[in-house]
Amino acid sequence: MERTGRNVLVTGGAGYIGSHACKTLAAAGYVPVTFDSLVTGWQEAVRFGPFEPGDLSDRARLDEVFARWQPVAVMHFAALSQVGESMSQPGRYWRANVLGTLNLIEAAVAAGCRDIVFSSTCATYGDHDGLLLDEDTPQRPLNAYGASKRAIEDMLRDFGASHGVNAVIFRYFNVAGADPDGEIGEWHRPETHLIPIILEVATGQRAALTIFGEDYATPDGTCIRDYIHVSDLVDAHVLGLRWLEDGRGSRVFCLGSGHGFSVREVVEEARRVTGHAIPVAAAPRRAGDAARLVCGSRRAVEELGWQPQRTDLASMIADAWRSPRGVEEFRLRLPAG
Ligand SMILES: NC(=O)c1ccc[n+]([C@@H]2O[C@H](COP(=O)([O-])OP(=O)(O)OC[C@H]3O[C@@H](n4cnc5c(N)ncnc54)[C@H](O)[C@@H]3O)[C@@H](O)[C@H]2O)c1
Ligand SMILES: O=c1ccn([C@@H]2O[C@H](COP(=O)(O)OP(=O)(O)O[C@H]3O[C@H](CO)[C@H](O)[C@H](O)[C@H]3O)[C@@H](O)[C@H]2O)c(=O)[nH]1
Repeated sequence: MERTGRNVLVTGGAGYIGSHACKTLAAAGYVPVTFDSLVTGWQEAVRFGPFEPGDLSDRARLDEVFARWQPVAVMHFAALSQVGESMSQPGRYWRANVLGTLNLIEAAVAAGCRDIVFSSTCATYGDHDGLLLDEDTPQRPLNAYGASKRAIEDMLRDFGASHGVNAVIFRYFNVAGADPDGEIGEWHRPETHLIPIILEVATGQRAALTIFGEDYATPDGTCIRDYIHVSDLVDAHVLGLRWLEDGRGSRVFCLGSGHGFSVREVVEEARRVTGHAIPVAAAPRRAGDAARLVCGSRRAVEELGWQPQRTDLASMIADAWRSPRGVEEFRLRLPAG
């Protein structure tokens, strides 16, 4: 058993949000133990605590890691999370996300670890005719990714009733930006997320941003999303962890800024922040996209005491612009040795 007491098992700690969470957890006095298969993450991003390579499909490996670190809680970020891909490969999403999480929950319960903070998503909602979304909005996902996350929420509730699992379920809106210190950032290969792609266009790595659909029922015809800074998001996770440590039980919280921006508005803001032209090209809708996803909840502010600091889109884009925007750049910025 190693460094017990405040160990937190962070699945997906080598990914974009998970690596930011590890940095914040370490600063808050926890030992973040990353469990990650590196399917979309990067070992270089595991800098704030130990790394345990492994896949959620491997129950024996999970048991080993729980026995070794005896975590007080799990922060569960590991998942496949691309909306478009989930429509063409639904089996991968159900297997990796739902079966993987079932293994994780059963391993946690067997090890006596019952507190779980879970990354859910506003992609569980689907379209609601422009209404703001909150924790009570019916979940009618339009894509296999959102459906897999909704199923996991149900699974957590069932294990709550049967085995005393306590879950703080965070439904994130669109996570953006990067560590304001510039230590870590967001990079995927291939990249599919809007803001990193726009920044690749700004630096000339891509010729143009392809806009997926300009015929939605929104003011400029492009999809509207609510962007939340990754640093604010991970701050809420530490509050969620403390909520569980205080024995306050299972609860769902939406995490968003309450402001919606269309794809075209994000491009405009990125032009201002970067000073680059950012050409765009029109393309048909991407399967599985909702027209508008905007948060209307203040529950995290009122109940967790969450105080988001970096709520304007410009600072999210600026932080992403300053951060290492690829693993090669990140490697160059690592301290020697
Ligand atoms: N980025 C967003 O805007 C957003 C919005 C809502 C919810 N989320 C959720 O937040 C979480 C983190 O997202 P992200 O953007 O950091 O993604 P990411 O792809 O950067 O990180 C996911 C990490 O999980 C690991 N992983 C995936 N499947 C695994 C498995 N079976 N076993 C072990 N490790 C595995 C990957 O290697 C990667 O390091 C996901 O659960 C995602 O669904 C993200
Ligand atoms: O090249 C691109 C990429 C994206 N978009 C559009 O930009 C918007 C945002 O797309 P992202 O792929 O950046 O984000 P998603 O909204 O599809 O999904 C993200 O946020 C969700 C919550 O809304 C999820 O949970 C998911 O994990 C996370 O990737 C969408 O309308 C999308 O169609 C484009 O027009 N062109």
